[in-house]
Amino acid sequence: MPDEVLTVRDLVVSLGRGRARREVLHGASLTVRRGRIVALIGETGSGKTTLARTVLGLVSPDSGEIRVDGRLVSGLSGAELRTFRRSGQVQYVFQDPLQSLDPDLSVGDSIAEGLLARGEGNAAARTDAVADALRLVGLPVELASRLPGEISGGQRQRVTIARAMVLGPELVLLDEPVSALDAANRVQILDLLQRLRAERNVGMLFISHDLGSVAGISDEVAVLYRGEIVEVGTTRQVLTDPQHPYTQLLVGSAPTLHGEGLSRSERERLRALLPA
Ligand SMILES: Nc1ncnc2c1ncn2[C@@H]1O[C@H](COP(=O)(O)OP(=O)(O)OP(=O)(O)O)[C@@H](O)[C@H]1O
Repeated sequence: MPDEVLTVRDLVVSLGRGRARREVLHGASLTVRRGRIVALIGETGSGKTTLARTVLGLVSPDSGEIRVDGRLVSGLSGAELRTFRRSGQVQYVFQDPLQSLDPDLSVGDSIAEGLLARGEGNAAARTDAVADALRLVGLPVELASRLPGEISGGQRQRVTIARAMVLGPELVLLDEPVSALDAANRVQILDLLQRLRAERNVGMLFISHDLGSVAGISDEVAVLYRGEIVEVGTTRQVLTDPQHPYTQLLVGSAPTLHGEGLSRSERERLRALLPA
């Protein structure tokens, strides 16, 4: 088993049609190792979600390579792509659980959906797997019969994590998973993710705007700026000694991490170093 569960190399992706089509990722590269959490940070529109969607095979890259567990997946299409997606090797957790949970499907059925699609086990085995998944994320098994609208926002996010984990993924892509939660739930979900990666040896790509969450959970940080990864390092390195002017601006503007944050003149100096 390779140590690298996700390798993205020189990824170029364009979105839109006709004259509106434009390049969003200009050669992005990053690596997630087994059992490690890599935070992907960057301003709005920098291409974070596009990178995650391309890893899932929802978007075809113009060029570059994506490998999951050493296997080249960026060229897959048709039946091969469907088999890869159904395998559950890579899972996606959204910011808003209501986006990904069918409001008319019970929590238990939502969690079992992927198992059913994979043709796994009989009904009793799936019920057991659902109960295990609920326990894994710290929810009572009785919640299986409820609808998503009948549980709290924090519980719903746990359900989407249970739904991802039940398939035994090697890589989980988390797109702003705690941004919609209050502070107490945010801390609990971050703790849960930490525990899962340790217990299950899952690699995670944690997309976030919030440097507080990033500091609390990730081992490494990759900084995406206008479609390019401009800095990669351990979380400590990137947050305490950022090298790229954009990262310096981002970290310096977070007062909780750096006392009062950057002065206005320092911010202007860094902005002037960034490409127009
Ligand atoms: N279907 C599309 N067609 C054309 N352009 C698109 C499409 N989807 C996204 N884009 C553009 O691609 C760029 C990257 O978008 P993306 O959603 O990946 O950014 P992001 O870093 O995830 O942003 P946010 O933090 O706001 O979620 C943005 O400029 C966006 O407007």
